[in-house]
Amino acid sequence: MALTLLRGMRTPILARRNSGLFFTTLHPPLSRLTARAESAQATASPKSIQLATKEAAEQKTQGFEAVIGIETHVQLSTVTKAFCSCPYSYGSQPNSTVCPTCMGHPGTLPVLNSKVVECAVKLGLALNCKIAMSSKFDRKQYFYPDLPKGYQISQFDIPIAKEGYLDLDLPVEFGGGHRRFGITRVHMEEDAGKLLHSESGSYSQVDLNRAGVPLLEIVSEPDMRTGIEAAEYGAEIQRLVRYLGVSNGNMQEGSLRCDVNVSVRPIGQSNFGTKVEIKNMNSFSAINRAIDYEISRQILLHKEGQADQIVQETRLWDESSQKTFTMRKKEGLADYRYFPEPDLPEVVLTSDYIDEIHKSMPELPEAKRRRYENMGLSMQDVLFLANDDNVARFFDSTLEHGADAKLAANWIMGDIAAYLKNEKLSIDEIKLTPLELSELIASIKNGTISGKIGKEILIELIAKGGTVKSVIEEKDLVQIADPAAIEAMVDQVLADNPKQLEQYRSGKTKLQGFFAGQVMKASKGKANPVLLNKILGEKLKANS
Ligand SMILES: Nc1ncnc2c1ncn2[C@@H]1O[C@H](COP(=O)(O)OP(=O)(O)OP(=O)(O)O)[C@@H](O)[C@H]1O
Ligand SMILES: [Mg+2]
Ligand SMILES: [Mg+2]
Repeated sequence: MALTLLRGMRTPILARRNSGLFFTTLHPPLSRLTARAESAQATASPKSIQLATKEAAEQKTQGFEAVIGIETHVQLSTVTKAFCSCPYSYGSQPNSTVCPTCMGHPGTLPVLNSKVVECAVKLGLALNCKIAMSSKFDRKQYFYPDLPKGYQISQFDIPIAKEGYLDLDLPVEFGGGHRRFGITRVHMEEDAGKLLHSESGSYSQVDLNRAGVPLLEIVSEPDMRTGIEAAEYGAEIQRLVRYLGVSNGNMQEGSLRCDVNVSVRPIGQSNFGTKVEIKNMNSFSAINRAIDYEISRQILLHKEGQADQIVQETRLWDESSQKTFTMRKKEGLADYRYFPEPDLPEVVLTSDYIDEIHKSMPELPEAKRRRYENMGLSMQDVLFLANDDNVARFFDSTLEHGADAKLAANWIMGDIAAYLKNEKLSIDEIKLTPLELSELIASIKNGTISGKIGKEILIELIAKGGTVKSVIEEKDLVQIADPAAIEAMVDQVLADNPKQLEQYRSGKTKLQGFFAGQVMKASKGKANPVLLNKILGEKLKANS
């Protein structure tokens, strides 16, 4: 079920329709706003905009510097909503998980879900913030059909966490390096519903399932200077919420939404320029591209003497045109008319409560990266392994079973990662266990099997499970390390290939590789390669 608001009607219909969607007329659909903005832009300065896209990279360095701050909304994966007992799951039938409280009916009262506080404290601690022993909720007023109460319950002047920082390592391909970005605050709030706009633009529909779903908003300091830094900041927040288990961090489903604020200033100027807020990016790469576009758009306006056209506004990123467009002028603080939420008491915490949460937290990405780095792994390996907590757990567990760190990393990043990518699986969905990976590594190291056979066994274990030992026995894969057996095979191959032997004798010594290959083939890949090459070398010498 979802609400539908019909175009031309003065007030929204409050009754539910069969479709479940409520109808709205209050605002033109965003798609039409975008279209309108697009045509305005097009007539304003078409050449400039085109130029901005093409020359984004060059423009960036021409005497200007970008300043970027990010507001990240993290949708919490609690069982019930923030202030009522409705469940929420992405993709449910419209308006099927709603109640009078989250639909904002008069006379209903919110009751705070304690899990939301727990998640907020977890994330606040993970972001190195000061946790407020006492914080409160406020009402943030604005009128939009997806906000049934006409205000959002949020936190204004006393957020649950503030003054933290986030550490990350930039990927090697982007120049590498460690970065620390300031975190201004983390506060609790509720999500709004969703508007679905008709193709024709004549009506919009409202789905209130998402209304009242708990969010944490993380506000960063304006510490980033490039699109890459901003995208990596977003990726690190995603990693954190997944490690902590507070959210699935899925950007496509909107569980993680980054609004980026961008301004530019001439290098050397200490004051910030006017910021523009950009929304609607559903991947980290889109964040990077949207910022690059916006930086070049703003620099171009500066260069054309039109800096006054950069106004505090919200712009939407449009993936198809790879541009940003005006969505609305930004509300100022006064427009929100914040005031304390009278229906919710203060959130008062004890230090025991905070300590308990602290103790329950897993090792976080930054600590993991430093630990892996200290094992002597390259930054590329470190970033790969710590990127996904399931992968990191698998790696750690393999090491606990005695495997060498570099060898385990190579297997996980090489053959295992390739298999996962191919089959679109995650590491916790395969049958291979960390114990068996460590056994496999040990079996290669002690010469029971060759590396080549190891790869075959690995695939078998990933797909079907079982143990290294059982696969070796079942398929008779034990490496042939008996010199007499290898010698016999070498003799046979030399006898079977008289022409090549003749060529070898007359100087084509590269043919040693050919003979080695033939022996390996005859042994079904089981001959110990070191021994094989040694014996073959000796035989060839004796034969020439
Ligand atoms: N001049 C600037 N250039 C770029 N970023 C800025 C600038 N000034 C502030 N910022 C960043 O903009 C963001 C502002 O977020 P904040 O939530 O405080 O306000 P808002 O966007 O006005 O509010 P709302 O939550 O209603 O969107 C912060 O991340 C901050 O670091
Ligand atoms: Mg904002
Ligand atoms: Mg904000």
